Amino acid sequence: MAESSFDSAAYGGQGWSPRTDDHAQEMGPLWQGGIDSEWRSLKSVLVRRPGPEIIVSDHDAAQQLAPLDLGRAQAEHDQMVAAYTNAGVTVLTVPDVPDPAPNRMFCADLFVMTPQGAILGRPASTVRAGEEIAVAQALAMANVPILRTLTGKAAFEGADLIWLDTRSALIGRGLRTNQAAISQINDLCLDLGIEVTAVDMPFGTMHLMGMLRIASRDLAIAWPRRTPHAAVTALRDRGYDVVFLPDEDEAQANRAMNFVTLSPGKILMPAGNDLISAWYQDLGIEVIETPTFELRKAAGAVGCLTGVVQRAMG
Ligand SMILES: NC(=O)NCCC[C@H](N)C(=O)O
Repeated sequence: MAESSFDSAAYGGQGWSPRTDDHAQEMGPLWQGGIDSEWRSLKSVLVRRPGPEIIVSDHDAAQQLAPLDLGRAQAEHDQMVAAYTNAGVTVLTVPDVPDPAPNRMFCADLFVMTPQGAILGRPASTVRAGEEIAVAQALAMANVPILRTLTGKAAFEGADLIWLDTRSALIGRGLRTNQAAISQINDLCLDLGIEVTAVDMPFGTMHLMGMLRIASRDLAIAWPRRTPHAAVTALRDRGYDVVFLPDEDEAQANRAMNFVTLSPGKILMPAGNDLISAWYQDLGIEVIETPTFELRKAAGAVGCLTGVVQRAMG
């Protein structure tokens, strides 16, 4: 007679070992990645070095502000990556694809992290459609869970979501992120116990990242008259000091706000913003600068080029 399998572990016998940890507890032991702030110590980022795809026949149609020089753009990107490495940050790379789109180096737009995994972007323009696929591959290769990919006509770019504290985030509704995406992200965040406040952004702006950055637990940098009122209120309610840029011309020209916070009160920012760099330092912020003079012709700088994958969590 065949031996009974009834008491074997495979069929729930005594040797069966049930999985009892929840997904949040498995972040670290099993899965990697996660953020719950914009300012805690940066551990890993995702980038993509620009390649020949940035050289296009019609720069405006490719959502660039001016034609780029490939060698200079690559050299600047290499310097940014070196700055992260020098700061002890692990740098992950988006894999090659057969026919790359011109803006794929702007990794911040292609996903956003939650404490328990990524929300994949669904870029709003045809020019960037599908860039998120190689990012999904990179995240999977790095053992980062993808909690949500967006469906239907949802449009979402990661630079429109900003963490306020461990349980709440702001999301900007505008050109790049629509209500369908906000509803889907909100459903996920309800499950995660995260409150999402949606704020409307002015016509003619790109991302929430472009008007609001967070440098430490209690310091936010905002663009005068461009930052949604509800965003400033939400920050102040949580104890942030919200300070407004002293010089919009310099910030506009050299993307002074397009920084990434490396650790509380320490940022990596685009070079060439002497006035605002000094102002940041007067605010007690430690500043590391990296050149993005060529890269900014593609309408982005350090913050846009950097997909934040992991920070220390609160
Ligand atoms: N987060 C950002 O500000 N990203 C910059 C993206 C620039 C790119 N040329 C675009 O239009 O999507």
